[in-house]
Amino acid sequence: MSGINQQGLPVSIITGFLGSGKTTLLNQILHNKLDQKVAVLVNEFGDINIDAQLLVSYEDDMVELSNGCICCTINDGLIQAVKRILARKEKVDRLIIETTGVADPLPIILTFVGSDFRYFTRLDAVITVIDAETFTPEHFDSEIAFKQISYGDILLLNKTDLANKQQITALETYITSIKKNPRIIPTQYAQVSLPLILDVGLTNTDSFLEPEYRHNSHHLKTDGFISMSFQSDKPFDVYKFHKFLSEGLPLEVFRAKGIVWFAGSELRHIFQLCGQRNDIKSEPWSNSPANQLVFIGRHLDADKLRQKLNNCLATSLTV
Ligand SMILES: Nc1nc2c(ncn2[C@@H]2O[C@H](COP(=O)(O)OP(=O)(O)OP(=O)(O)O)[C@@H](O)[C@H]2O)c(=O)[nH]1
Repeated sequence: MSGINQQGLPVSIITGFLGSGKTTLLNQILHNKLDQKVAVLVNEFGDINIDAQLLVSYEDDMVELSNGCICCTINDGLIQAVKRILARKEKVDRLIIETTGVADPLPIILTFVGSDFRYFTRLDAVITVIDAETFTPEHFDSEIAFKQISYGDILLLNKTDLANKQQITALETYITSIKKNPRIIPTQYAQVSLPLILDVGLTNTDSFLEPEYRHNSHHLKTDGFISMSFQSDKPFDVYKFHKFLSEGLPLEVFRAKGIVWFAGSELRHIFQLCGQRNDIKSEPWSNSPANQLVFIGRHLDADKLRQKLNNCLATSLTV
């Protein structure tokens, strides 16, 4: 267990609902991490790990977890991954975990404070990212979204560029009504000074040793959200794909993201959809071109969606 300081490896958990800006925050941290060796665990709800491919430093100092939710079905995967990090010969300065958007952070917190990991790690803070434009007191009718705020030591009120002043004030009032003395930081693109969120020692780990938390460690709900993934080694026809988007995706699609290959283009396209907003950015490929997309929502008709995407595939590589 070399490379672990006396107080244990600092661990930060980034949580927050689907599309709120967790990966954006992780990228901000990795960009500004100076000379630190940061181990990262990225967990995704869908079958394909898109987020890990969008991180600024997708290198060997990063461990990736995918497929399912670390707060439940693959918690064993989380334990094994943390053990691997602790056993590394080279120095690791900190561990950052990005949860899926539908993860209850409690079982992940308990993994660190309620097991032998507490002797080797130090849970520093749970950072909750909130989409200031779309979050309402109904919190998407999701108990998980509510819990993410309840357990957050720091609440990043993100996407303030898309929200007006009244929305932001109403959200702050709401958060204050459910949480005592919340530490709220308004952000755009999750830009925050790192000393405000790292090495802050904000998680009251002892409080999680109370018996009331013992029964919560196997969370299996995803509040009705399901995911559908689409992969193809054939490119899309750009016009067909744009038509597919402009005709409107079913309202059931809450979040979509992916790496998209268009026939005739030498660039990879990063597709992001949060609610009614979608965005496509292009950049060079770092691997062989292919389409990889994930759609997340409630009551998704996966077969219909897959059929529509198949219809977008190009019939010739140079269309
Ligand atoms: N306008 C605006 N867009 C933002 C901001 N922060 C993030 N985004 C965009 O929101 C989309 C989702 O951001 P992500 O960081 O992928 O969100 P996430 O929470 O990791 O998403 P999931 O992992 O799917 O839950 C991306 O297109 C981001 O570029 C912001 O402050 N303002």
